[in-house]
Amino acid sequence: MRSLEKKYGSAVVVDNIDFEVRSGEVFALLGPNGAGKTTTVEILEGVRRRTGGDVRVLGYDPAEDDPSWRARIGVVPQTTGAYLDLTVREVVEHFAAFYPAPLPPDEVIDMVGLTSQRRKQAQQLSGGQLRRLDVAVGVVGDPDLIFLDEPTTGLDPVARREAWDLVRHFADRGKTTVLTTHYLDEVEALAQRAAIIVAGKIVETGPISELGGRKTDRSVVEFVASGALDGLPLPPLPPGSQAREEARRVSVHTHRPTETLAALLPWAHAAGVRELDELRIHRPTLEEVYLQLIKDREEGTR
Ligand SMILES: Nc1ncnc2c1ncn2[C@@H]1O[C@H](COP(=O)(O)OP(=O)(O)OP(=O)(O)O)[C@@H](O)[C@H]1O
Repeated sequence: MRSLEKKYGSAVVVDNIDFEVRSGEVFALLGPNGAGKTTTVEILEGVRRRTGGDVRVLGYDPAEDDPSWRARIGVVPQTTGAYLDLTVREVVEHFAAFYPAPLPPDEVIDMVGLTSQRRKQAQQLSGGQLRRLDVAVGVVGDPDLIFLDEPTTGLDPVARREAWDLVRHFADRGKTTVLTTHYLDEVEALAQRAAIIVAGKIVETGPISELGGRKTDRSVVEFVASGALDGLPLPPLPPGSQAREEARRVSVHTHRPTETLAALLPWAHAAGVRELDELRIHRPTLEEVYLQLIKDREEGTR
């Protein structure tokens, strides 16, 4: 998409967005509530009309709503549930019938873990089971491109992992996934790249491992200087490292965590200490960089 814009009246909710999703990748869309993620995704799905910019999805303009194009995309929206009096199997069969080459409904029901509920009416399912049914409906057409809008909200931890396996299953088959979620562990586990949207604007796009400067950020090597190490001056550390000590807890901020350890271990051994107490090597998590990016944005520093 190039310069994508969506206005409601005079309110600009998607403001000049550019990004590209590559074929075969899991691409995550992140951002606070009301940032414009669902609006963006619904424009890509052909559900909403843009007010500006240019978009191509699988080579088509979604605003043209070509039926053969529509058969190649699958959608799991944030809320569904228009089919509560049908059974699980009926719902999946019903949606399968819309597609030229659907997956076998029983296979899809099995994939989402609803086999033992397949004769139950949708209204008798738990919230998490209904969410699985939403996923079944989204994938039954065997789409090339799947949009998942918060697919694991309300799922228990086991069901979340199963949903992740399902996303991986589709990725392994060469399909492309656009995933909107508030769970950063989910992004880290599934996605290769992400865009972060705040107040309708892109704050950052890139590989998950590089967002917010994660690639170049310093790691922290931490341990407790106990026993013979208490009060012992630290050995020479790699250039650029900075060590701090507070109540015997030593933290070394460094770009070279492995070399730092290589310096610390013989130093500890020479003092007769074989194990560093509470040793931890910490790299900034996606959650930490995300929270920092949002905070910087709110403070206007980025
Ligand atoms: N039909 C509409 N008319 C007017 N404003 C709307 C309409 N739909 C959405 N908005 C506004 O557009 C903005 C973006 O909404 P959107 O649903 O895209 O956010 P989101 O990033 O998906 O949020 P969430 O994480 O809460 O799902 C919000 O401020 C919302 O109030």
